[in-house]
Amino acid sequence: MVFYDGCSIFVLFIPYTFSYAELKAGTDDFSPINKLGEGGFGPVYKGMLSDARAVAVKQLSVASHQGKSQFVAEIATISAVQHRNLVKLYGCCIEGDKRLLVYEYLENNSLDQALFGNKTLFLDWSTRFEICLGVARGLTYLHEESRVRIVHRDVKASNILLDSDLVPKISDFGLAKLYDDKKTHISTRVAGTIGYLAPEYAMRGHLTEKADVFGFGVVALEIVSGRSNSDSSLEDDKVYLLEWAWQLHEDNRGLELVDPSLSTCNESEAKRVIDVALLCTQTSPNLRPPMSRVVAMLSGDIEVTPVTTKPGYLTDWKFSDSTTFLSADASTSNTDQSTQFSSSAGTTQLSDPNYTPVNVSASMLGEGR
Ligand SMILES: Nc1ncnc2c1ncn2[C@@H]1O[C@H](COP(=O)(O)OP(=O)(O)OP(=O)(O)O)[C@@H](O)[C@H]1O
Repeated sequence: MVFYDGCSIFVLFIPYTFSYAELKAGTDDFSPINKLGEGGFGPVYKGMLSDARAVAVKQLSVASHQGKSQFVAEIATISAVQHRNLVKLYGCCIEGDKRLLVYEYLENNSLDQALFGNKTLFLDWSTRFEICLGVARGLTYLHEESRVRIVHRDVKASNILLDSDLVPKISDFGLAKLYDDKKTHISTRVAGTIGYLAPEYAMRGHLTEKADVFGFGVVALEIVSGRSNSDSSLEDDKVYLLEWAWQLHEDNRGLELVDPSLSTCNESEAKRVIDVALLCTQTSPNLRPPMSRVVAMLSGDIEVTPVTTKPGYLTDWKFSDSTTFLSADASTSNTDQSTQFSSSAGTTQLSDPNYTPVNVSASMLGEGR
């Protein structure tokens, strides 16, 4: 397929398109028994294709305003992006107003389930370290190595899936571009993932790949500590993971962050992960390293840059307040669906028309403390 965006001509490979009947048969008519879960984009079903491939079928729940060819063009972009640490997109289905995406099925569910779900899966230290590295490599590919640069926008533990060998695969990349970003949907997603949001994106909608670096830092700390980024059942000083991690770091007790359920742990690796995570979550995007440097620091190929300033944490955040604010804002947001890119010094700057500002004050970011 060839398409023209006003300045450049793109040649894209048309992705594999499945018939609705095939997916209906493969999921037993989208039987509730096969339902894997439901995310912001819609329900996801486990299915089996006629060639015996196990798949996850994602039904986009809000009809896209995009025309068929634009939808196919976007899918083609995502399908062209392939890496060991990204979930493989097998193809799509477009029939009438139905839009479905078909992914490889990953046996071991998501990282958040493994870390803070029912913990049927135990992740030892070396597995956790490899997961950190794998996620960092997947993001490096998306940001710096793939044909099209992609900012994921929603890096979090539930968007990292684990295959049968516990190799991490980043899911949902590129989806934000595809989706008909109704404001209600976006506000749900922003509210739902607040703990991973980079301050500049939360406050100003300023989106670069450094927002993903921030999200990675939060995930890395969750992997080391085995707890989620915010847990109100813990003692006051431990509720916010970033705040607690910084406190321990300042007191030279960084390794106390390590999950107590781990019987053994490689301390130098754990220290590296924590220090890199604190760098990744700096308030200023310029202080956050690019993902290729993160990989090099984690693997010990280069020294970890010393971190001297605290991360940008949202200490005073109240989830109920944020939901109220975001819902109220949703009705008044702009409806321009276009996304503008400009490129400078090799960095893709993306001003996100779907961004809903979050009512965050400087004190919430810990500034001036
Ligand atoms: N390729 C896949 N293989 C196996 N399970 C999957 C796959 N993709 C999604 N799932 C499961 O389906 C459920 C919903 O996933 P989905 O990615 O739609 O939402 P989410 O990541 O939980 O939330 P959000 O949309 O807010 O990011 C999750 O439990 C996830 O583990």
